[in-house]
Amino acid sequence: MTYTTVPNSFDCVKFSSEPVSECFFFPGSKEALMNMPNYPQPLIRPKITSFRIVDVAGKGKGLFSTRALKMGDLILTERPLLVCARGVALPRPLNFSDEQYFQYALDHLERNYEIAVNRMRPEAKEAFMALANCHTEDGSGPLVGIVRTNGLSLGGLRPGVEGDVGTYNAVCKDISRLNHSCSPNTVSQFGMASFSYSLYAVRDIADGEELTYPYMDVGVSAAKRQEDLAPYGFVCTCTACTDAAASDARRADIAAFNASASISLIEAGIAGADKFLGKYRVKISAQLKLVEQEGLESLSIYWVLLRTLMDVHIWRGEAKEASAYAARLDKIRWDADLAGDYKQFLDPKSSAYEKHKMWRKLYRR
Ligand SMILES: C[S@@+](CC[C@H](N)C(=O)[O-])C[C@H]1O[C@@H](n2cnc3c(N)ncnc32)[C@H](O)[C@@H]1O
Repeated sequence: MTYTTVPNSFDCVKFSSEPVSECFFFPGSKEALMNMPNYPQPLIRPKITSFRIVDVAGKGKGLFSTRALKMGDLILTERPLLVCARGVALPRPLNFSDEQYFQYALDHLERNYEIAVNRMRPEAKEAFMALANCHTEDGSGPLVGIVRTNGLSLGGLRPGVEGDVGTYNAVCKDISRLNHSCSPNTVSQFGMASFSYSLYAVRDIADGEELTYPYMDVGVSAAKRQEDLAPYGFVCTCTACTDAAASDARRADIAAFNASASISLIEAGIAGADKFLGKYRVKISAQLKLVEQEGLESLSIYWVLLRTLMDVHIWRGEAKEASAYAARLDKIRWDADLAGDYKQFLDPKSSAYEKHKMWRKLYRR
């Protein structure tokens, strides 16, 4: 295992005034990072501060917007204070019970985290130690408790290791202050090159509204969500949880449609008939309304529905309607896999429409 600072001292010559992350890495992660294309990049902060941290009744602290935000707005960028291995494989001492072994592993992790935390700059250490800890009664040491309460799952730093989606926990000064909602209005994206998170609004947010974040998959039932939230030591009281029966039915509908609402299905529809597509468009529009009603714009199904609707309108030769969906797709900046070049379709008079291989294709049948 390695302790390292990111960006390292060589990079810091370039970005000397920037915050750094202390890391407790598996072998190979540091090298993987150094070899990433474009690494290192500076941390680019938004020009305007759009949030403040305040006390929230029953939730500890939380983030609130200080101005009206639009879907896709960048709220903040942040390099984590700490990025650390979630767990380390340890040989089990003979005669240790499961409980003893678990405690032994937690203690071992605590000692490793201590080394990483002691490497932090004083202001970073102070911010880290001030974070919430809901693991004070389960054998976790104080640092493990802070990491387990505040860590965002981070993968992609162990090339060749199968299932590397959440090998690391990343603890942030501000993002880790976000409270959970099952209808979150923000999501974050991690950029390896700048080694930082960017937090985006996934829908319009009013001035003074609480900024919320999904701690786990929010597309599932209320019961499953409460189960997944148990380690955080609170019971969620968001609208989707308090009106669980109605919300569960809508989320189940969204999840079921997710499996079939693919662009390839639409393409299959084209071979069928205009009529099929017409009906399908109505169904997709209804699904989009459900997603918005449930506040699930953070899920990739939102993109699928918008993209499908844009395509259907292009295929029908309806540039004005297509451009309205292109404008919304253009704002989905929080998922690098989904972001695309929708700018060319923003103007309904753009020549990109006529150049599109499916433009008015339906009407030529
Ligand atoms: C990552 S921290 C969030 C920031 C935290 N509220 C603070 O004071 O720093 C996670 C902890 O915040 C609290 N929390 C987060 N979301 C909550 C919610 N929706 N309702 C009540 N408490 C919540 C829980 O105590 C949880 O363990």
